Amino acid sequence: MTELKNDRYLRALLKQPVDVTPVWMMRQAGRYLPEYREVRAQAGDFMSLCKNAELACEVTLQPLRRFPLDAAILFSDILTVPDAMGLGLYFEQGEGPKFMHPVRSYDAVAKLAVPDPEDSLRYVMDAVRTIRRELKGEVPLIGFSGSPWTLATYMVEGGSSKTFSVIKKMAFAEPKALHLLLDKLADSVILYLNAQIAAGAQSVMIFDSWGGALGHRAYEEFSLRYMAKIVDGLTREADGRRVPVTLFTKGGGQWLEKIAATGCDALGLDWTTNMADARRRVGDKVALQGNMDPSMLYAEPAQIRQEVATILDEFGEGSGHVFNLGHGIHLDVPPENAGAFVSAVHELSKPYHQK
Ligand SMILES: Cc1c2[nH]c(c1CCC(=O)O)Cc1[nH]c(c(CCC(=O)O)c1C)Cc1[nH]c(c(CCC(=O)O)c1C)Cc1[nH]c(c(C)c1CCC(=O)O)C2
Repeated sequence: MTELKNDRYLRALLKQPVDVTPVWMMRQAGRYLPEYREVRAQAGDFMSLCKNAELACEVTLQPLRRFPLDAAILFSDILTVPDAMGLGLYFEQGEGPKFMHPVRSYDAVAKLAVPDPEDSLRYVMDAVRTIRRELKGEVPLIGFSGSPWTLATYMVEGGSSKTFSVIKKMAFAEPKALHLLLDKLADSVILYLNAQIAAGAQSVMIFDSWGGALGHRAYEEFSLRYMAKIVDGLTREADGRRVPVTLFTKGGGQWLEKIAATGCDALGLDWTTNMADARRRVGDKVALQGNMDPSMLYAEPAQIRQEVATILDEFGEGSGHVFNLGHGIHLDVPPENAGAFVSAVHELSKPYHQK
Protein backbone atom coordinates (compact mmCIF):
# COMPACT_ATOMS: atom_id res chain seq x y z
CA MET A 1 0.00 0.00 0.00
CA THR A 2 1.28 3.48 -0.90
CA GLU A 3 1.84 5.69 2.10
CA LEU A 4 -0.66 8.49 2.60
CA LYS A 5 1.06 11.84 1.95
CA ASN A 6 -1.66 14.05 3.42
CA ASP A 7 -3.58 12.45 6.27
CA ARG A 8 -4.86 15.54 8.07
CA TYR A 9 -8.48 14.72 7.20
CA LEU A 10 -8.21 11.29 8.89
CA ARG A 11 -6.26 12.76 11.80
CA ALA A 12 -8.83 15.51 12.43
CA LEU A 13 -11.67 12.96 12.44
CA LEU A 14 -9.82 11.16 15.25
CA LYS A 15 -8.98 14.46 17.01
CA GLN A 16 -5.25 13.93 16.54
CA PRO A 17 -3.05 17.05 16.09
CA VAL A 18 -2.92 18.64 12.60
CA ASP A 19 -0.98 21.57 11.09
CA VAL A 20 -4.06 23.26 9.57
CA THR A 21 -7.79 22.45 9.51
CA PRO A 22 -8.55 19.98 6.69
CA VAL A 23 -11.26 20.88 4.17
CA TRP A 24 -13.35 19.22 1.47
CA MET A 25 -16.74 20.09 -0.05
CA MET A 26 -19.85 17.97 -0.25
CA ARG A 27 -20.62 17.40 -3.97
CA GLN A 28 -17.16 18.74 -4.81
CA ALA A 29 -17.27 16.89 -8.15
CA GLY A 30 -20.19 18.10 -10.22
CA ARG A 31 -21.92 20.50 -12.50
CA TYR A 32 -20.36 23.75 -11.20
CA LEU A 33 -17.11 22.56 -12.89
CA PRO A 34 -16.96 22.94 -16.70
CA GLU A 35 -14.58 19.96 -16.92
CA TYR A 36 -17.25 17.82 -15.18
CA ARG A 37 -19.93 18.91 -17.67
CA GLU A 38 -17.60 17.88 -20.48
CA VAL A 39 -17.02 14.35 -19.15
CA ARG A 40 -20.72 14.03 -18.24
CA ALA A 41 -21.64 14.86 -21.87
CA GLN A 42 -19.14 12.28 -23.07
CA ALA A 43 -20.68 9.62 -20.80
CA GLY A 44 -24.24 10.44 -21.92
CA ASP A 45 -26.22 10.35 -18.72
CA PHE A 46 -25.39 10.51 -15.04
CA MET A 47 -25.73 6.78 -14.27
CA SER A 48 -23.51 5.84 -17.23
CA LEU A 49 -20.89 8.12 -15.72
CA CYS A 50 -21.25 6.34 -12.34
CA LYS A 51 -20.97 2.93 -14.05
CA ASN A 52 -17.75 3.74 -15.91
CA ALA A 53 -14.86 3.33 -13.44
CA GLU A 54 -12.35 5.33 -15.51
CA LEU A 55 -14.72 8.29 -16.00
CA ALA A 56 -15.97 8.16 -12.40
CA CYS A 57 -12.31 8.28 -11.34
CA GLU A 58 -11.62 11.20 -13.67
CA VAL A 59 -14.45 13.35 -12.24
CA THR A 60 -13.49 12.40 -8.68
CA LEU A 61 -10.00 13.80 -9.30
CA GLN A 62 -11.09 16.98 -11.15
CA PRO A 63 -11.74 19.16 -8.08
CA LEU A 64 -8.43 17.99 -6.54
CA ARG A 65 -6.52 19.32 -9.56
CA ARG A 66 -8.10 22.76 -9.06
CA PHE A 67 -8.08 23.09 -5.27
CA PRO A 68 -5.79 21.82 -2.46
CA LEU A 69 -8.56 19.67 -0.94
CA ASP A 70 -7.67 17.29 1.88
CA ALA A 71 -9.90 14.40 0.78
CA ALA A 72 -11.42 12.86 -2.33
CA ILE A 73 -14.98 11.51 -2.29
CA LEU A 74 -16.05 8.61 -4.46
CA PHE A 75 -18.08 9.81 -7.43
CA SER A 76 -21.33 7.88 -7.29
CA ASP A 77 -24.79 8.35 -5.79
CA ILE A 78 -26.71 7.16 -2.74
CA LEU A 79 -29.44 5.75 -5.00
CA THR A 80 -27.21 3.00 -6.43
CA VAL A 81 -28.41 0.72 -3.59
CA PRO A 82 -32.17 0.91 -4.31
CA ASP A 83 -31.31 0.68 -8.02
CA ALA A 84 -29.47 -2.60 -7.30
CA MET A 85 -32.57 -3.78 -5.39
CA GLY A 86 -34.46 -3.59 -8.68
CA LEU A 87 -36.42 -0.33 -8.34
CA GLY A 88 -35.31 1.06 -11.73
CA LEU A 89 -33.59 4.39 -11.07
CA TYR A 90 -33.79 7.07 -13.73
CA PHE A 91 -33.21 10.83 -13.86
CA GLU A 92 -35.84 13.10 -15.37
CA GLN A 93 -34.38 16.34 -16.74
CA GLY A 94 -34.80 19.05 -14.13
CA GLU A 95 -36.82 16.87 -11.76
CA GLY A 96 -34.12 14.84 -10.05
CA PRO A 97 -34.09 11.11 -9.37
CA LYS A 98 -37.11 8.85 -9.92
CA PHE A 99 -37.93 5.16 -9.47
CA MET A 100 -39.91 3.09 -11.97
CA HIS A 101 -41.09 0.72 -9.22
CA PRO A 102 -41.69 2.49 -5.90
CA VAL A 103 -42.16 0.21 -2.87
CA ARG A 104 -45.44 0.91 -1.08
CA SER A 105 -46.70 -2.26 0.64
CA TYR A 106 -45.50 -4.92 3.07
CA ASP A 107 -45.54 -7.51 0.28
CA ALA A 108 -43.43 -5.34 -2.01
CA VAL A 109 -40.91 -4.80 0.80
CA ALA A 110 -40.84 -8.54 1.64
CA LYS A 111 -39.82 -9.33 -1.97
CA LEU A 112 -36.75 -7.04 -1.91
CA ALA A 113 -33.36 -8.74 -1.67
CA VAL A 114 -30.20 -7.37 -0.05
CA PRO A 115 -27.80 -6.70 -2.96
CA ASP A 116 -24.38 -8.39 -3.13
CA PRO A 117 -21.96 -5.44 -3.45
CA GLU A 118 -19.45 -7.35 -5.57
CA ASP A 119 -22.23 -8.36 -7.98
CA SER A 120 -24.90 -5.76 -8.83
CA LEU A 121 -22.83 -2.96 -7.23
CA ARG A 122 -19.49 -4.13 -8.55
CA TYR A 123 -19.20 -0.98 -10.69
CA VAL A 124 -19.01 1.09 -7.49
CA MET A 125 -16.26 -1.13 -6.06
CA ASP A 126 -14.39 -0.92 -9.40
CA ALA A 127 -14.60 2.88 -9.18
CA VAL A 128 -13.23 2.79 -5.59
CA ARG A 129 -10.31 0.54 -6.64
CA THR A 130 -9.52 2.72 -9.68
CA ILE A 131 -9.66 5.98 -7.69
CA ARG A 132 -7.47 4.58 -4.89
CA ARG A 133 -4.88 3.54 -7.48
CA GLU A 134 -4.94 6.91 -9.26
CA LEU A 135 -4.85 8.98 -6.07
CA LYS A 136 -1.36 7.56 -5.45
CA GLY A 137 -1.64 8.28 -1.74
CA GLU A 138 -2.08 12.06 -2.18
CA VAL A 139 -5.18 12.30 0.03
CA PRO A 140 -7.60 9.79 1.59
CA LEU A 141 -10.67 8.52 -0.25
CA ILE A 142 -14.13 8.86 1.35
CA GLY A 143 -16.73 6.19 0.62
CA PHE A 144 -20.40 6.88 1.33
CA SER A 145 -23.95 5.68 1.46
CA GLY A 146 -27.39 7.11 2.15
CA SER A 147 -29.00 6.39 5.52
CA PRO A 148 -31.79 3.79 5.50
CA TRP A 149 -34.42 6.50 6.17
CA THR A 150 -33.14 8.77 3.40
CA LEU A 151 -32.96 5.89 0.89
CA ALA A 152 -36.45 4.77 1.94
CA THR A 153 -37.89 8.26 1.26
CA TYR A 154 -36.89 7.95 -2.41
CA MET A 155 -37.99 4.29 -2.62
CA VAL A 156 -41.45 4.86 -1.13
CA GLU A 157 -42.17 8.32 -2.57
CA GLY A 158 -40.83 7.26 -5.99
CA GLY A 159 -38.52 10.28 -6.15
CA SER A 160 -37.79 13.55 -4.37
CA SER A 161 -40.46 14.96 -2.08
CA LYS A 162 -41.15 18.14 -0.15
CA THR A 163 -43.79 16.77 2.24
CA PHE A 164 -42.79 13.08 2.59
CA SER A 165 -46.50 12.31 2.89
CA VAL A 166 -46.37 8.82 1.34
CA ILE A 167 -43.54 7.54 3.52
CA LYS A 168 -44.95 9.22 6.64
CA LYS A 169 -48.26 7.52 5.97
CA MET A 170 -46.38 4.21 5.86
CA ALA A 171 -44.49 5.13 9.06
CA PHE A 172 -47.61 5.83 11.05
CA ALA A 173 -50.23 3.57 9.39
CA GLU A 174 -48.10 0.58 8.40
CA PRO A 175 -44.97 0.75 10.60
CA LYS A 176 -44.18 -2.97 10.20
CA ALA A 177 -43.68 -2.52 6.46
CA LEU A 178 -41.40 0.48 6.94
CA HIS A 179 -39.35 -1.20 9.68
CA LEU A 180 -38.82 -4.25 7.46
CA LEU A 181 -37.66 -1.94 4.66
CA LEU A 182 -35.32 0.04 6.95
CA ASP A 183 -33.87 -3.16 8.36
CA LYS A 184 -33.14 -4.56 4.89
CA LEU A 185 -31.58 -1.24 3.92
CA ALA A 186 -29.39 -1.23 7.04
CA ASP A 187 -28.16 -4.74 6.14
CA SER A 188 -27.56 -3.63 2.55
CA VAL A 189 -25.65 -0.51 3.64
CA ILE A 190 -23.42 -2.52 6.04
CA LEU A 191 -22.40 -4.86 3.19
CA TYR A 192 -22.07 -1.96 0.74
CA LEU A 193 -19.85 0.20 2.98
CA ASN A 194 -17.74 -2.75 4.15
CA ALA A 195 -17.16 -3.64 0.49
CA GLN A 196 -16.12 -0.02 -0.22
CA ILE A 197 -13.69 -0.22 2.73
CA ALA A 198 -12.31 -3.55 1.45
CA ALA A 199 -11.92 -1.96 -2.01
CA GLY A 200 -9.94 0.98 -0.56
CA ALA A 201 -12.21 3.61 1.04
CA GLN A 202 -10.30 5.07 4.02
CA SER A 203 -13.25 6.71 5.74
CA VAL A 204 -17.02 6.49 5.23
CA MET A 205 -19.86 8.95 5.53
CA ILE A 206 -23.59 8.31 5.84
CA PHE A 207 -25.86 10.96 4.32
CA ASP A 208 -29.14 11.26 6.21
CA SER A 209 -30.34 14.12 4.05
CA TRP A 210 -33.98 13.88 5.14
CA GLY A 211 -33.74 12.85 8.82
CA GLY A 212 -34.64 16.45 9.69
CA ALA A 213 -38.13 15.94 8.23
CA LEU A 214 -39.02 13.63 11.13
CA GLY A 215 -40.39 14.55 14.55
CA HIS A 216 -38.08 13.96 17.48
CA ARG A 217 -39.46 10.57 18.52
CA ALA A 218 -39.90 9.44 14.93
CA TYR A 219 -36.29 10.40 14.17
CA GLU A 220 -35.03 7.96 16.78
CA GLU A 221 -37.38 5.21 15.68
CA PHE A 222 -37.07 5.49 11.90
CA SER A 223 -33.64 7.00 11.24
CA LEU A 224 -31.19 7.02 14.15
CA ARG A 225 -31.80 3.41 15.23
CA TYR A 226 -30.83 2.12 11.78
CA MET A 227 -27.75 4.32 11.47
CA ALA A 228 -26.66 2.97 14.88
CA LYS A 229 -27.10 -0.57 13.55
CA ILE A 230 -24.87 0.31 10.60
CA VAL A 231 -22.16 1.86 12.82
CA ASP A 232 -22.15 -1.39 14.83
CA GLY A 233 -21.71 -3.50 11.69
CA LEU A 234 -18.89 -1.58 10.00
CA THR A 235 -15.26 -2.61 9.61
CA ARG A 236 -13.39 0.01 11.63
CA GLU A 237 -9.82 -0.74 10.60
CA ALA A 238 -8.03 -1.17 7.27
CA ASP A 239 -4.32 -1.05 6.32
CA GLY A 240 -3.55 -0.82 10.06
CA ARG A 241 -5.49 2.45 10.41
CA ARG A 242 -8.87 3.29 11.91
CA VAL A 243 -11.58 3.89 9.30
CA PRO A 244 -13.54 6.87 10.72
CA VAL A 245 -17.32 7.03 10.28
CA THR A 246 -19.15 10.35 9.87
CA LEU A 247 -22.94 10.64 10.30
CA PHE A 248 -24.66 13.64 8.73
CA THR A 249 -28.32 14.30 9.47
CA LYS A 250 -29.35 17.47 7.68
CA GLY A 251 -31.55 19.43 10.06
CA GLY A 252 -30.36 17.19 12.92
CA GLY A 253 -28.93 19.93 15.18
CA GLN A 254 -31.23 19.12 18.08
CA TRP A 255 -30.10 15.46 18.17
CA LEU A 256 -26.30 15.82 18.26
CA GLU A 257 -25.88 14.05 21.64
CA LYS A 258 -27.97 11.11 20.45
CA ILE A 259 -26.13 10.84 17.13
CA ALA A 260 -22.75 10.99 18.91
CA ALA A 261 -23.88 8.15 21.20
CA THR A 262 -24.07 5.72 18.23
CA GLY A 263 -20.29 5.27 18.43
CA CYS A 264 -19.54 7.15 15.19
CA ASP A 265 -16.29 9.17 15.00
CA ALA A 266 -17.68 12.43 13.63
CA LEU A 267 -20.89 14.39 13.06
CA GLY A 268 -21.64 16.39 9.93
CA LEU A 269 -23.34 19.70 10.73
CA ASP A 270 -25.50 21.84 8.48
CA TRP A 271 -25.30 25.65 8.75
CA THR A 272 -28.26 26.02 11.12
CA THR A 273 -26.14 24.77 14.05
CA ASN A 274 -23.63 26.96 15.87
CA MET A 275 -20.22 25.24 15.76
CA ALA A 276 -19.28 26.50 19.26
CA ASP A 277 -22.49 25.10 20.79
CA ALA A 278 -22.00 21.81 18.96
CA ARG A 279 -18.45 21.48 20.27
CA ARG A 280 -19.59 22.25 23.82
CA ARG A 281 -22.31 19.59 23.55
CA VAL A 282 -20.46 16.69 21.91
CA GLY A 283 -16.86 17.79 21.22
CA ASP A 284 -15.38 15.49 23.87
CA LYS A 285 -16.93 12.48 22.11
CA VAL A 286 -16.74 13.11 18.37
CA ALA A 287 -15.13 15.31 15.72
CA LEU A 288 -17.28 17.86 13.86
CA GLN A 289 -17.56 18.46 10.12
CA GLY A 290 -19.03 21.58 8.58
CA ASN A 291 -20.69 23.97 8.35
CA MET A 292 -20.71 27.02 6.06
CA ASP A 293 -23.97 27.75 4.25
CA PRO A 294 -23.26 26.64 0.63
CA SER A 295 -25.02 29.81 -0.58
CA MET A 296 -22.19 31.86 0.98
CA LEU A 297 -20.14 30.77 -2.08
CA TYR A 298 -22.19 33.28 -4.11
CA ALA A 299 -20.61 36.11 -2.07
CA GLU A 300 -17.35 37.93 -2.88
CA PRO A 301 -14.14 36.08 -1.85
CA ALA A 302 -13.51 38.63 0.95
CA GLN A 303 -16.89 37.85 2.51
CA ILE A 304 -16.33 34.09 2.11
CA ARG A 305 -13.02 34.53 3.93
CA GLN A 306 -14.74 36.41 6.75
CA GLU A 307 -17.32 33.64 7.16
CA VAL A 308 -14.58 30.98 7.23
CA ALA A 309 -12.76 33.01 9.93
CA THR A 310 -15.95 33.18 12.01
CA ILE A 311 -16.60 29.42 11.84
CA LEU A 312 -12.93 28.63 12.67
CA ASP A 313 -13.24 30.90 15.68
CA GLU A 314 -16.51 29.27 16.76
CA PHE A 315 -14.80 25.85 16.77
CA GLY A 316 -11.74 27.29 18.52
CA GLU A 317 -8.32 25.79 19.21
CA GLY A 318 -7.16 22.26 18.66
CA SER A 319 -8.03 19.34 16.39
CA GLY A 320 -11.39 17.69 15.75
CA HIS A 321 -12.75 19.99 13.02
CA VAL A 322 -13.06 19.07 9.34
CA PHE A 323 -14.15 22.17 7.44
CA ASN A 324 -16.93 21.68 4.90
CA LEU A 325 -20.09 23.25 3.57
CA GLY A 326 -23.28 22.52 5.49
CA HIS A 327 -24.68 20.72 2.41
CA GLY A 328 -23.72 20.17 -1.24
CA ILE A 329 -22.20 22.95 -3.35
CA HIS A 330 -24.72 24.63 -5.66
CA LEU A 331 -24.36 24.01 -9.39
CA ASP A 332 -24.09 27.70 -10.36
CA VAL A 333 -21.29 28.68 -7.95
CA PRO A 334 -18.22 30.23 -9.64
CA PRO A 335 -15.34 27.73 -9.22
CA GLU A 336 -13.02 30.62 -8.16
CA ASN A 337 -15.20 31.18 -5.11
CA ALA A 338 -14.86 27.52 -4.12
CA GLY A 339 -11.09 28.03 -4.48
CA ALA A 340 -11.20 31.11 -2.22
CA PHE A 341 -13.10 29.05 0.38
CA VAL A 342 -10.56 26.19 0.41
CA SER A 343 -7.51 28.53 0.61
CA ALA A 344 -9.12 30.58 3.39
CA VAL A 345 -9.53 27.47 5.55
CA HIS A 346 -5.86 26.52 5.23
CA GLU A 347 -4.51 30.06 5.62
CA LEU A 348 -6.68 31.19 8.51
CA SER A 349 -6.63 27.98 10.56
CA LYS A 350 -2.87 27.82 11.30
CA PRO A 351 -3.04 29.82 14.58
CA TYR A 352 -5.61 27.38 15.96
CA HIS A 353 -3.13 24.48 15.75
CA GLN A 354 0.02 26.04 17.24
CA LYS A 355 -0.07 24.92 20.84
C1 LIG B 1 -30.03 13.01 -1.57
C2 LIG B 1 -28.78 12.58 -2.31
C3 LIG B 1 -28.71 12.12 -3.66
N1 LIG B 1 -27.38 11.83 -3.91
C4 LIG B 1 -26.60 12.10 -2.81
C5 LIG B 1 -27.47 12.53 -1.78
C6 LIG B 1 -27.05 12.80 -0.35
C7 LIG B 1 -26.37 14.10 -0.20
C8 LIG B 1 -27.28 15.30 -0.28
O1 LIG B 1 -28.11 15.43 0.61
O2 LIG B 1 -27.12 16.08 -1.22
C9 LIG B 1 -25.15 11.89 -2.62
C10 LIG B 1 -24.23 12.19 -3.73
N2 LIG B 1 -24.49 12.42 -5.05
C11 LIG B 1 -23.33 12.65 -5.72
C12 LIG B 1 -22.25 12.51 -4.82
C13 LIG B 1 -20.82 12.55 -5.32
C14 LIG B 1 -19.72 12.83 -4.48
C15 LIG B 1 -19.47 14.29 -4.13
O3 LIG B 1 -18.80 15.00 -4.92
O4 LIG B 1 -19.85 14.72 -3.01
C16 LIG B 1 -22.80 12.26 -3.56
C17 LIG B 1 -22.10 12.08 -2.22
C18 LIG B 1 -23.18 12.95 -7.15
C19 LIG B 1 -24.33 13.45 -7.93
N3 LIG B 1 -25.62 12.99 -7.85
C20 LIG B 1 -26.40 13.65 -8.77
C21 LIG B 1 -25.57 14.57 -9.48
C22 LIG B 1 -26.01 15.47 -10.63
C23 LIG B 1 -26.07 14.59 -11.84
C24 LIG B 1 -25.81 15.28 -13.14
O5 LIG B 1 -24.64 15.38 -13.56
O6 LIG B 1 -26.79 15.65 -13.79
C25 LIG B 1 -24.28 14.43 -8.96
C26 LIG B 1 -23.03 15.15 -9.41
C27 LIG B 1 -27.83 13.35 -9.01
C28 LIG B 1 -28.69 13.36 -7.79
N4 LIG B 1 -28.74 12.35 -6.86
C29 LIG B 1 -29.61 12.70 -5.85
C30 LIG B 1 -30.14 13.99 -6.17
C31 LIG B 1 -31.15 14.73 -5.34
C32 LIG B 1 -29.56 14.39 -7.39
C33 LIG B 1 -29.71 15.70 -8.12
C34 LIG B 1 -30.63 15.60 -9.26
C35 LIG B 1 -30.52 16.84 -10.16
O7 LIG B 1 -30.09 17.88 -9.68
O8 LIG B 1 -30.86 16.68 -11.32
C36 LIG B 1 -29.84 11.91 -4.63
